[in-house]
Amino acid sequence: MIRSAMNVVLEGIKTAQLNFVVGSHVWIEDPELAWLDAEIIESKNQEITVNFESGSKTVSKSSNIYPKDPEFPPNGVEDMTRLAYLHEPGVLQNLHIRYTINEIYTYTGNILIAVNPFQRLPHLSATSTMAKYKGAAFGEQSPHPFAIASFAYRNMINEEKSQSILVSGESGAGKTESTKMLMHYLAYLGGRAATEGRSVEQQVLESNPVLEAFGNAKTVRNNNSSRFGKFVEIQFDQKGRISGAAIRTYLLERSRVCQVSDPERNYHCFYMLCAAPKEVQDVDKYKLGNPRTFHYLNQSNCIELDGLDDSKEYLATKRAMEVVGISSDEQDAIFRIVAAVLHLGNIEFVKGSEVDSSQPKDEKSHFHLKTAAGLLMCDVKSLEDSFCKRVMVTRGESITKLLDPDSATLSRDALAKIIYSRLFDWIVDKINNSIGQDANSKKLIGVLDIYGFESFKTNSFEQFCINLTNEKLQQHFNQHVFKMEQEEYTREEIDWSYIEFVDNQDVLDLIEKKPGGIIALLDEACMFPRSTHETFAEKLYQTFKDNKRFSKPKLSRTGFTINHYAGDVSYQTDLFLDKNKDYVVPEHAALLNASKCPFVSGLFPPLPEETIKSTKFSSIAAQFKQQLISLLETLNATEPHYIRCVKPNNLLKPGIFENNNVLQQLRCGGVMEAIRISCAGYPTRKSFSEFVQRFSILDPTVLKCPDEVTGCKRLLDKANLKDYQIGNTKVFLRAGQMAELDACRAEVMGRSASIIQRKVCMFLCRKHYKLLQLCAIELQRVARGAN
Ligand SMILES: Nc1ncnc2c1ncn2[C@@H]1O[C@H](COP(=O)(O)OP(=O)(O)OP(=O)(O)O)[C@@H](O)[C@H]1O
Repeated sequence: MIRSAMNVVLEGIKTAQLNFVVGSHVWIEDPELAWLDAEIIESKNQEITVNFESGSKTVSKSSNIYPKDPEFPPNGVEDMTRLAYLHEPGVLQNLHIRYTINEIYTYTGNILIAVNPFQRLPHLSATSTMAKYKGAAFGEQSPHPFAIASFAYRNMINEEKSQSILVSGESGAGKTESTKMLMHYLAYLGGRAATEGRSVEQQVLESNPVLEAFGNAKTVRNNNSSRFGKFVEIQFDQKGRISGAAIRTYLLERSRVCQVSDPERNYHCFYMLCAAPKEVQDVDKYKLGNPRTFHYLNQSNCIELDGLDDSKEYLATKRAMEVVGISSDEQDAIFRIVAAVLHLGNIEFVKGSEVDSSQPKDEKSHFHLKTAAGLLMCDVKSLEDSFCKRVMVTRGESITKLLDPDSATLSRDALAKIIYSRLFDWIVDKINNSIGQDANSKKLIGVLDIYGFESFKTNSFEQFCINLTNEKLQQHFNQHVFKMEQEEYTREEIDWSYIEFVDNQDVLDLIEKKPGGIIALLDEACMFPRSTHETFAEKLYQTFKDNKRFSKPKLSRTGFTINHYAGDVSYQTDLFLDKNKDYVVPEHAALLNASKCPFVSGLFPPLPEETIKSTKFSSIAAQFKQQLISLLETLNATEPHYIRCVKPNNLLKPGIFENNNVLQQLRCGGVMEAIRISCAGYPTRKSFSEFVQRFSILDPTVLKCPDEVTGCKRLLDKANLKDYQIGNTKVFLRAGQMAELDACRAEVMGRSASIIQRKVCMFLCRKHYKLLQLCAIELQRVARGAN
């Protein structure tokens, strides 16, 4: 377990606040429950004797004890920066208490912490709840993802700057659910009245079920786990209406298509299709049936999911596909390919008549081979050959090599995986094309829902890439919350006591430095035909023997451990080289390119001549690194907002809050450090000129001040504010002070508005009166018979 730098920081707070009086309550560290409440019964020379509720006693050093707030509000506080005693046990107690009363959202400054309720709480997503947050200032309503979305939307409109909302947390913590809420709310704020059936926002919303059908699966951690990362850019026009959107996806887990371990499932779409209702006749059309008869599904015993009706989901997915612009012909092709993948998985191979050759095992395998070829509309013999033979071109000569049954099976799986991943990419592209981008849009809100940090018993290449993503995002978070704050304070020369934080640049260097980082060494290994995972591991050990973030696990010959920001993770290198090679077997590409189905051949466009000849492989890790660079560039051009999702237990059940588990997630996500900084710092700032411009209404004479600093100070005094800071170019305010100033401004503006109204009213009445008077005089004149 890592101890964050927060603990060092907390020491300061603790000593300042400690008051170990006999009879008072404190928190004592406990290996099982993280922190336990105890009463002090004796305090002598830094040795404190305490009594637990259970009746047992213990003696502890004062440095291991935290004071407990005797006036802790019974329902906790909405913003942790308002905790009287800011320390880990206090934070944990607050989240726990709120969780028990179904208050799952809590702020720490501007960061929203969302604890997964594992049960539907309808009031949290109702339309009436959405209405409450519309136009409400941040902090006015209870913590909620809608408040974050509303804040981001308002910032976008007022500051004319793009925004992003980064949703993070471990698998099953609730990222996708929170993301969906954000998207619903943004559609509510920026949507048009529903006129036609396929508005941009509706398409954006309906893209969720489509992507989930093809990219989500049940895992041990989450029954509906997204096996890809997602960044949704929602574009807005000048009026703040949604005008376009783009979805970027990251690294779909391909291996799941062929390999599922108990009790997980393959991608939802396979089960949905097998359960398609009789009336649509797809099961017969695609020669499907019981999912247990398919190898790609029956490696796990888990076929059905509690509370999920695959048959209904099938129809719902098709409806959503319709909304996002996937035509019924395209839907047919998509499900035909999904069925073909299942049939491919059932082709087994046995030794053929020649040495080291292979052939389909039996009639059943031939049936599946023929069915798969029929569904993919390609030649059945060529399909068989693409599994059992390989054509090698050496020095201009082509030689046909026969493959043994094991290699043929691997080739079959490779085909299934590449077809599926191309299909997924096609779906994402299609959604993007049909929603359409607004080329004129200058403002967007991006929502990032990406896999959280992973550390399993066995970690492979996928975890390596996922954890690289999290290191990158952690650095972004660090930079934003910590570095930028502190750098700005230094630049502005304002009084600020520095806070230590764990900078992870060294981990990023270890992984992605060019040359010499792990990815560079992996790519190098992939380029040498004789490299194996052993030689790759050996190279890593030599290169990084003195690196503090790298070590060789004691019980492994080819593994390596990285000391990530969230803890140590050991990776097995066995499949690193294979998984890093983005290589489509030329026979597979040629076969599918020749398919009579334009949809299938479109997934495999002909490769340019030079690519076929070139032996240079394409590195998945390098591509992924590039995608991350571009993601980070986009994020850096936006104002970020953070939602940290927390999984309260691993049983995926409501009402259970496991202290240690939660604490670990809070530490990993930098939440503790963020609390400290929000509390201690000056989160609101405005340049002198902006400040004067915004608040000169409070005292217009400041516009005549010789310099802006004097003007700012005068305005701050006028509003009776203390404890602000004047930097070199900006005014720095404590949390909440801006709201006070805005309230004064609103009051003055309100008064001014009523004066203007009064004057205008008076002017209009007078005009009316004058007119009446003239008319009356004229009438009198006529009545008197004058000309
Ligand atoms: N706000 C919520 N209300 C009700 N249930 C929720 C909520 N958030 C999460 N859940 C439950 O927790 C499950 C997991 O949530 P979700 O799929 O959003 O996790 P995730 O963080 O996106 O996981 P992964 O990284 O595996 O995709 C959901 O399927 C749902 O059952």
